[in-house]
Amino acid sequence: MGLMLNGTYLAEDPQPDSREDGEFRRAKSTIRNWITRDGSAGPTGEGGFTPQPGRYHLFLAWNCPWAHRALLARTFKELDDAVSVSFAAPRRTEDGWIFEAEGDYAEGLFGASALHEIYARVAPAYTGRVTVPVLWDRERNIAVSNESADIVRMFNEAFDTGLELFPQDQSENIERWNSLIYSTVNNGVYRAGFARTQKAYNAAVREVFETLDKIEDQLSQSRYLTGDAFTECDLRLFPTLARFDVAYHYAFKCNLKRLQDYPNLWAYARDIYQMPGVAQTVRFEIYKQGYFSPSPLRNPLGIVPAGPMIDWSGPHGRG
Ligand SMILES: N[C@@H](CCC(=O)N[C@@H](CS)C(=O)NCC(=O)O)C(=O)O
Repeated sequence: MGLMLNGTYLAEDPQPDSREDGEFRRAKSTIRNWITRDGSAGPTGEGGFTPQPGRYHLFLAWNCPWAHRALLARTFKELDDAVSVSFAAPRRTEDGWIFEAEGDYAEGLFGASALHEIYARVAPAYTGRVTVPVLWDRERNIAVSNESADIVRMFNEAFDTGLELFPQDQSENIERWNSLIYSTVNNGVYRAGFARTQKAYNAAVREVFETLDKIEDQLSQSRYLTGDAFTECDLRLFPTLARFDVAYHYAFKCNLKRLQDYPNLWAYARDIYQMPGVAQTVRFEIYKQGYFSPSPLRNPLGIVPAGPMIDWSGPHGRG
């Protein structure tokens, strides 16, 4: 996808993510402010963002796993009424993420037709990638954050409602799972799918399955990754699991096993899917459309496979 350079959207990124060594590197997020309980500055960025209901808006896309994290945090923190959302159309275009004039993919705040118009409001000379999710402050009319990990953490810390996703007595355990899962699974599937050499692909795909094997083992001993309670690291794993068999297995060549071949992991994924509100954050058909959309390197003709047929609603037998 493209990039904004000094406020202008370029359809072709002059510095693509995959470099000479064929390895995919994800660009760092650029907008890193935090909503905090008292409006003081968070770990990064500036202060001034207090947790009032109705003040914030999320720009998302159904197919994006990072946007899915933010949507799940909104669900688990029971913020559906407090934080509004708009969804970009789930397909690649020359203009990056776009919105439609009306319907499910309309943009309600500014009537923008592309996400780069929102980024141009962040700063007229904005330079960086034009990614979802973006958390927007309606009151000050500025972006709070475009980093999904921060959005999950700040929703948990700033809002009293819903589930506690980061219990202090599990913080180290959660951070350990987060860092392993981010590099080898959440981003690992992209490192496999976007690799431009056999060597880079081999390394990435091996790591994906090494970590899934480790998780399978953990889930034979505990209901969730850190014990009996669902926490932030489970939330961050779920978007990758939801896309695994319908998209990554085939489109990103992560095909040593399917999610369904792991008895504990597959039951755990269904356990999460069946938690209140989670199924409403999932769109399997859209994942397929998104990951199999025309791409000169991965799917030149843009043909979307018919299967697989997967039943996520069967009994999970956990807990
Ligand atoms: N660090 C970001 C990454 C977000 C990200 O890469 N989103 C993808 C969609 S899955 C995107 O918008 N890509 C557009 C682009 O890179 O041009 C986060 O986790 O919030």
